[in-house]
Amino acid sequence: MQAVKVGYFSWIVARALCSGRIHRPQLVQISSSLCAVPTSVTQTRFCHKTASTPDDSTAVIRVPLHMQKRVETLKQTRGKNQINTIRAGKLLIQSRNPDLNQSAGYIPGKFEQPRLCSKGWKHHKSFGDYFTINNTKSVAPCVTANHEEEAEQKAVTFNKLHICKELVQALDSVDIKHPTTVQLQTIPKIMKGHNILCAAETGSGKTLSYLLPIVHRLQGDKESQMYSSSSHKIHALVLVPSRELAEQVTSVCRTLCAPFGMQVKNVGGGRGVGHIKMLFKRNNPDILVATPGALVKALHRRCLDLSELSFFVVDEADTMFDPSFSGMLESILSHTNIAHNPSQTRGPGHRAQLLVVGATFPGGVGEVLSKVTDHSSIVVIKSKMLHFLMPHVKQTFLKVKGADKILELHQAMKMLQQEKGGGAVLVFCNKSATVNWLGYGLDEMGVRNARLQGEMPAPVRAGIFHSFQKGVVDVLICTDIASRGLDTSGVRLVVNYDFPESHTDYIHRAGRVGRAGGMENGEVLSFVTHPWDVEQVQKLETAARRRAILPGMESNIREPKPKVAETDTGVERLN
Ligand SMILES: Nc1ncnc2c1ncn2[C@@H]1O[C@H](COP(=O)(O)OP(=O)(O)OP(=O)(O)O)[C@@H](O)[C@H]1O
Repeated sequence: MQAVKVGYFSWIVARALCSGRIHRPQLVQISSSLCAVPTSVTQTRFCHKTASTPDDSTAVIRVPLHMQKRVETLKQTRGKNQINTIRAGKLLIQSRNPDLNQSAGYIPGKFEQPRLCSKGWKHHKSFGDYFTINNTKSVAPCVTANHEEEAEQKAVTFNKLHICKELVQALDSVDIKHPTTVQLQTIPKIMKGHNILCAAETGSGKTLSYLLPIVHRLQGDKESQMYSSSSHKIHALVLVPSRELAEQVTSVCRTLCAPFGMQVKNVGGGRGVGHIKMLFKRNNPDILVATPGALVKALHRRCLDLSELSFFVVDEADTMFDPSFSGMLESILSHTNIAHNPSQTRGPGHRAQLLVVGATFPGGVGEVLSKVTDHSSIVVIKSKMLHFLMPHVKQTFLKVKGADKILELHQAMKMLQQEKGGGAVLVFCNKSATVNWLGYGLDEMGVRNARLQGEMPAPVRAGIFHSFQKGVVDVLICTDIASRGLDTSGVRLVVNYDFPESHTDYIHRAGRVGRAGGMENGEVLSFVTHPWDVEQVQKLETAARRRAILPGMESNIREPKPKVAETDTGVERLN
């Protein structure tokens, strides 16, 4: 048993003794380990005589052994839970409270619960708190995997993928020399005539991974006069969810097709039927890039014939298989003839190869695919970083009041200018009205900006993204229509002015920085305001600390179900 002097406590007890509430003339001493023991009279049953006179200022409380043991156990358990996650070296998680930092070299154990910086963020007192997920790599993994070999002269070039020399030269002229990991895996499969489902992280070069083999094959067919008799028909169709993306893919495609004199056309929504009819009046292009709404209109009016199609690409597939588009997609698919195996993709009466591409995948992909082709005919190419937070992009989360967001945004832009010498900024809002409001707010602060949202009339909307890409304006405020597929290589800072509604949206928005061949040191800044935002942030923080796939996205790619386990290269064969 332990004992310690406590003057004030003993004074109270002495008074109680004098007043006759405690009948034993004893003074009290209490255990050091039980300072929090309530000072009730019942404690006196552990009292033991230590002083003989009532004037003495000390008293004793004897603490039973079982209580002392319990306190010791509690102390030990508390110590155990305070896991030291900070080691020497670089930090992965950097918080305002240094106790919650986590080293880049530390990964919590399977059953260990990470201590989150955002744990108390639902409380109003947490406004002003922040934490950062630091980048642990300087370049995108999809680039380094092949480029690391560069020093040893082992890096694969596009020549080795049997791409024709005109295309290799065209890539060389824009300083693209080595394929990214997804291109390395996808191009040979498409060349062999497989239907593919390509799932790879944002900015990994998926557009070239399907356009290169398509253009290569079509120019080969053209040279061998395979389709001279049917020159009025479309040979490749690329379906994308937005007009801006259609314009972007068309532009890349035109650059690749230029040496072969192949024609590329683009049909996007927002224009009348007259425009669509005019577009296809004279002749049909070799490659058509379209949005679903416009294409359905064209098909209903019999402006197009897809019977000679060699390739059917569905880009940003998760959006296209979304209920808002899936009806149109099914209607388009019904006009095509999809191959069931590579042998059907060649010769007279050939069928189209189906190429499904995306950076995030919904659960329903398999269901729609099964209506047009046999699951067993699809080769799934899945990158290792799919559905992970990007390790080469710094991501900061700031708990901030709604009213202060515009000031924080202004401050972030100023810091970008001062610390990094500027760069383009992409600001995401959840609603069109917020885009407009914020645009006016920044105008008043003297920040030049452009706005892009879905409720704009088509003529106003046209060209806005292009002028941002060209660097005419440095700040673009937009809704999620700019988060899918658009190439923003000049962007240095992405700001989630409104926190995205899903992890999928977060991945796509954040994916506008850190792209292959784009600016290094890209950053994402997210404003966290509402309790439901906090829940999302806590899941993101947990995934970052554990280096795990974002929750809820683990099983998405498992449809259609693979029949053969994943190989070392990350390629799954389904038959
Ligand atoms: N092999 C390569 N080496 C360097 N840069 C490349 C390479 N392939 C493509 N790029 C560049 O990478 C950028 C991103 O490419 P792309 O838009 O195709 O990515 P993505 O995977 O389709 O992204 P998202 O999922 O956002 O649509 C483009 O600027 C492109 O020019």
